[in-house]
Amino acid sequence: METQPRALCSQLTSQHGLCDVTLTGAFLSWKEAETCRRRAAGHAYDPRKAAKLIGSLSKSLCVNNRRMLYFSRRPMRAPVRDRSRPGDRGGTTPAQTRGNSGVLLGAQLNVTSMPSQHNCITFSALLTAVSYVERGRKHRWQCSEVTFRCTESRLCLQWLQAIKEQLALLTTRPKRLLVYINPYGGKQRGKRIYEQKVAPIFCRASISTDVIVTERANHARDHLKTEADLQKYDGIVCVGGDGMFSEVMHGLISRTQRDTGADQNCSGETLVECSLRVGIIPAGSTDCVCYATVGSNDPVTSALHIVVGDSQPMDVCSIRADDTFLRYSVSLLGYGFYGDMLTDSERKRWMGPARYDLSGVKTFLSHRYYEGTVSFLLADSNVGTPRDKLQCRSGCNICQQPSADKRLCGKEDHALDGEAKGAWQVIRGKFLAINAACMSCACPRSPKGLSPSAHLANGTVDLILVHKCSRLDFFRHLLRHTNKDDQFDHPFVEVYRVRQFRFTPRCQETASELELELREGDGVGRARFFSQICRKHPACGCMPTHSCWNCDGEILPHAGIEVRYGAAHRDRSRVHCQLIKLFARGIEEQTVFDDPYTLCAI
Ligand SMILES: Nc1ncnc2c1ncn2[C@@H]1O[C@H](COP(=O)(O)OP(=O)(O)OP(=O)(O)O)[C@@H](O)[C@H]1O
Repeated sequence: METQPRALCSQLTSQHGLCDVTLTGAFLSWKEAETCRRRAAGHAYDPRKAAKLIGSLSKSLCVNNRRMLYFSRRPMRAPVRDRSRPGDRGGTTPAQTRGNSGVLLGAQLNVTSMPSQHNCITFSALLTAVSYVERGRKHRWQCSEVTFRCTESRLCLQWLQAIKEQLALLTTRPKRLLVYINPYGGKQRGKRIYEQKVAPIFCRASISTDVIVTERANHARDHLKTEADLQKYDGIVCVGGDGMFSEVMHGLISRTQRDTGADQNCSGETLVECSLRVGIIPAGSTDCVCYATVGSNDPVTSALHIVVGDSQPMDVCSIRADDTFLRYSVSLLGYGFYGDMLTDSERKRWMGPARYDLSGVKTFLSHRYYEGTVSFLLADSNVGTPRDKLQCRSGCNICQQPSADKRLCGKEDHALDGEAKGAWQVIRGKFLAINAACMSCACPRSPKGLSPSAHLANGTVDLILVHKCSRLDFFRHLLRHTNKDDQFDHPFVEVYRVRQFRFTPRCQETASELELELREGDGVGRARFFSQICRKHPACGCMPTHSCWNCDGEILPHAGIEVRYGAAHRDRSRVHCQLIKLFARGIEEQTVFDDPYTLCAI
């Protein structure tokens, strides 16, 4: 890392005494002043002096002093990477090697006063309150404050000015945000969460906001698509769950395409990357996108990731049916189990997040399976496999490969060639669930997610096929999402990392496909053909012929779909891998949190 020059360095008094305080970019570090430390160390290291001073009590004092020395020498906070700027992967400065440090949010001047003898007010001290970001446990961040006292007004103002100037230089930090709040998401606490936990942080960081509380479903999407003056903002924030994020994402992508003259409905169109980043303040029922990109569903943590200007690119896939554009997806596409569960849970929205438990049990007991054909195009081996132990973490090498776009372009050619040569793999069968995870889909209920090794931004999706099996086996599979066992390690589960896939439910297979199956097969094929006719007959009352798709928590009432990830557009130059960016940095490695000395600073 390029070492930044110190912007300001001086001695100030904190509640712990005199400190050497250094400002380097947006990084403030402070430690006990050298003179104080030497004095403390001198006492501790010279027992004879101590003995002289307190005579017969010297022995016990030495013990105490040694303890004092230990505390005074111990680094209170860690040398950690300053990652306040995306792309700058951090480093340490000598000033940070002992003492406290933190990425700044802002500073303000307070003046304390006390009445003099003549009953008039005199200034006793000038206080600079500095807000900074600290790491907490379990990927949480928190906002802390330290106050420095200074009786010299000139020095105090110098500090304030320097902090202001350094923060102004950070171009990646947002200054103006457009905020959408869904007051009905999750436990209907969106508005309160924003006002009590998020707005004060934005205020401390001098971020101005325009807030819109949505009045109906799709309000945010429509406003973004048509009315919002996006030039005014450095980012969009949505307060709500995955459904709310999906609304904002659709609005933003559609608007970006419209403004740049691209037609998202045309299958051969180049999609233009969105320039504005999106921040998610979790206030929904599952908050999977937030959890899988930040590592927690804590509103304060998300707000701080927005303030420090983090940036995490994300792939977006487009879903089409009969060559008509339907929706975008960034997290889960689930047919069968997850589709049925969502359909049922939507009828119980009044129950709040508990609806997922009830619908989950009901759907599990119904044990429905669906017949159809899945065809897919496998991804290159250099983007890993769904069974890798390596997980997508902050600064992930696979997502960051500089040639990713080129590789995807090349892959696209390959995909088209593959299509021409019939290199698609085809699996016909009866499925309890077909899940496509564009990211891990981790959430508090399933901390490792549907596909623990899925990547956020490498242009691929993990396709998980759960074939028909007994209820007990399916239960075992579901249970493994909540513990450390491998959920893919069952004979009835297949998993592939793919670039594109299609699903055709049995009832939509063309006459020629069914005929082919009849000709290929024997008695079994014949039986399937007749059972198909039987299922189409409404009076029969058998199991339904098709489910629907759960697309990022929204119902997609289509069964047969084609899903294209990243580079999968027909025009060979059209790659829309990493189409949107979030105010996030991916989940940070656990080691950062395990080290007690790196625990506190960002
Ligand atoms: N004012 C509103 N009134 C009714 N519905 C709204 C309003 N604003 C947004 N919505 C819709 O509410 C739906 C659900 O919202 P949201 O995703 O925030 O909560 P959730 O469904 O409880 O959480 P999750 O999606 O994480 O499970 C979204 O599809 C969104 O379109």
